[in-house]
Amino acid sequence: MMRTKLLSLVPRATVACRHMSSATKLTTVEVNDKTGIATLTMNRPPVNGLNLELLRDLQQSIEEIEGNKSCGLILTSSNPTIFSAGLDILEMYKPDKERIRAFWTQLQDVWLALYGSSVPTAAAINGHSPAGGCLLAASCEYRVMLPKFTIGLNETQLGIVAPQWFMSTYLSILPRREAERSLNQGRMFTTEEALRVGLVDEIASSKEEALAKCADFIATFAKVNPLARSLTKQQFRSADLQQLENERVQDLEKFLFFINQPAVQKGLGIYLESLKKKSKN
Ligand SMILES: CCCC/C=C\CC(=O)SCCNC(=O)CCNC(=O)[C@H](O)C(C)(C)COP(=O)(O)OP(=O)(O)OC[C@H]1O[C@@H](n2cnc3c(N)ncnc32)[C@H](O)[C@@H]1OP(=O)(O)O
Repeated sequence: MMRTKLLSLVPRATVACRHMSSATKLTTVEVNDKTGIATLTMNRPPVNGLNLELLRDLQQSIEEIEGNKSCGLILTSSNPTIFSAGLDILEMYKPDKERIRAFWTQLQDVWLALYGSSVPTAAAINGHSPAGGCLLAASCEYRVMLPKFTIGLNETQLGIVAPQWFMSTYLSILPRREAERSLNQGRMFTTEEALRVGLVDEIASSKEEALAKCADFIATFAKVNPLARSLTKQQFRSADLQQLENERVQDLEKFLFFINQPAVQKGLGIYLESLKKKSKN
């Protein structure tokens, strides 16, 4: 069942900034008490590859933000050139049987928490954002991206297929024709192209500017009744969320069947090798 999350109108404290979560995690949450906005930063070197642990920390941080009366969430990265390289391919290549189940289930949980978040969400995309990285950004309500980076759901380029909920997320932003074509092509958009098609909302020239633009977006809700806003967002997103909630087990089994196909494993191995070769040059 979809959860109805109530927002509180409790006034903010006066401290400028509070670190809400520990630096030993792969994410940090920093709440600006002046604005009430929480910045959730991914910090898993070298490329913010989404492995089981980063996904767990993301989920915990989103829950923390939901629970601490923040009035918005900005997702960003501590890496100056990479927002997130998407799913950690090492989780899917020659996978451990138990771990890969936990990994995919955790990815589902993160998406349900972020796409379904009751607070306004924005992504300050301060670096490349392929595949799973694009999914995270696209799950937010607003995106601001820095120039000279790329973003997109490139799964077909790796010989893998984005599940239905990745597609629904794309469709919540892009016109159907654009979503279908770019998913089929596995297209990576430059920042400027992403702005043109509407995959991102604004371009900023620095991370600070991107964060400020995200905060401005969240501030547009300052005078909107929080419960009405949150329930409206939920209604917009409920069909997509409900579909995954209803089909989680089948979605997991489908993923496991697909990822364990010898041809898919071979393709992932070749792709990993090409990434490693590239990083050595
Ligand atoms: C049915 C399944 C559905 C699955 C749905 C979603 C799928 C995904 O999300 S799959 C992941 C797709 N991601 C990509 O295709 C991105 C691949 N990476 C890159 O394009 C570049 O690394 C990137 C542009 C992000 C950054 O470039 P650089 O700054 O030049 O870094 P390097 O390329 O040198 O990489 C450093 C280091 O990281 C390793 N790496 C990069 N990406 C990944 C990844 N996604 N998973 C695991 N490892 C990754 C890369 O191999 C290098 O490793 P070393 O050689 O050991 O240093």
